[in-house]
Amino acid sequence: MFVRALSLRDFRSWDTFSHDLEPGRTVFLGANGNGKTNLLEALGYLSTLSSHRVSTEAPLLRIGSSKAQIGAAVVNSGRELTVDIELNQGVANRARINRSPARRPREILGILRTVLFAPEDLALVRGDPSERRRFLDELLTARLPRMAAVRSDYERVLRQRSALLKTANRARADLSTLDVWDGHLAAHGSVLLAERFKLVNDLLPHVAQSYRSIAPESRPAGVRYKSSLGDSLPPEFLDVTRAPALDDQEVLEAVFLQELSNVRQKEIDRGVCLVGPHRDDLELILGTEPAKSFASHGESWSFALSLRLGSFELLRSDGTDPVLLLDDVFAELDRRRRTALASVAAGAEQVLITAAVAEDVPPELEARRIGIEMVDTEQGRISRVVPVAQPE
Ligand SMILES: Nc1ncnc2c1ncn2[C@@H]1O[C@H](COP(=O)(O)OP(=O)(O)OP(=O)(O)O)[C@@H](O)[C@H]1O
Repeated sequence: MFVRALSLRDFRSWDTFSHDLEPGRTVFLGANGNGKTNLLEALGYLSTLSSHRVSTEAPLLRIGSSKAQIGAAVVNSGRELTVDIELNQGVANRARINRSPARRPREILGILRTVLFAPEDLALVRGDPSERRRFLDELLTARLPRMAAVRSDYERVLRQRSALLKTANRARADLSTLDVWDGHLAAHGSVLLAERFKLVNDLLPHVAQSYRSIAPESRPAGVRYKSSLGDSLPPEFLDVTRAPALDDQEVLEAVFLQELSNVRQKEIDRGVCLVGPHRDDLELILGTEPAKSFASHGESWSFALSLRLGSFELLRSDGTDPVLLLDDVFAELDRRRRTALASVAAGAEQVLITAAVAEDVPPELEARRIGIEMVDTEQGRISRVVPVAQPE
């Protein structure tokens, strides 16, 4: 797929941006802090409904604005769809597909699929489990947009059940409703769990292969889903090569319910929900050791890159190239990792790259350029497009 046009209004440093884009490679070129990443962040937002840099939406609205707009025309297998979203301060966001209002913003998920490489990716390896859960869930939703509703239902039940647990150890607390919430949590959570197990199973060969090509001298890389259901899980779920079975969700739901009853008193004592997909992790393994504590800086970068390259290959194997967004990554990589990334990027349907100077982009990714600059105006500092020399 590719983005044929992108338009923004009051998004980050852009008061307006409207530009046609083409398949193949495009580089947004401009000095540091001029607004290049903001363009990729806007596309990332359209494809995941979240930002790779901030967890709240307020910073996405241009300073002084009460709403921001992102719109794109996306071409997938010859068919064009327009998608746009309005981010509002204080009121619900609104999305449209082909100019018709969507009932919920999440209905736009899946229309634009992206894989974004950014300097922040090191946190996938070094950061908290929440980084890796987010990675998994975004990839899952790109492949199966209906999972957005499952995630949202699970999070709603989790919030309500957690609120109940916080009051549960008070004298005379009414715990009769806890069983009902356990049922809801296990029902939604087991759907998410079964899909995450399946995703990790599908992703494993792509990550292992990507890591081999980036760091052939290193130990083999693997990924494994680490569930908070722990020892209660049937042993076959610990086998990373096992093909998912049709009744996985039912099995997981039963185990989930059992585990909730096992930890009930602990949960009441601590006032938090101790088991479920919100406590899980994606284990990254190098050789036989966890990458988080054993990988060197270079190996951690290679692993982070392999997770993204593996995601790209997995989405591609589903039938459509996602749009590759490369945010300032080449300066961070050594020659071998640059070459590995460049060779995948060179064959992708559309690659959008940011760079401060053209020399940062490997020659094999020679690309048309869009110049970006920051100017002082009466409305503050804003980004704008400027003419720039094209490669010969
Ligand atoms: N909500 C906002 N309103 C107005 N300006 C903003 C907002 N958020 C960020 N900015 C401005 O956007 C600029 C940063 O943009 P961006 O991160 O896209 O830069 P960049 O060109 O990618 O830089 P680098 O090359 O250093 O990564 C900064 O000047 C910042 O002040």
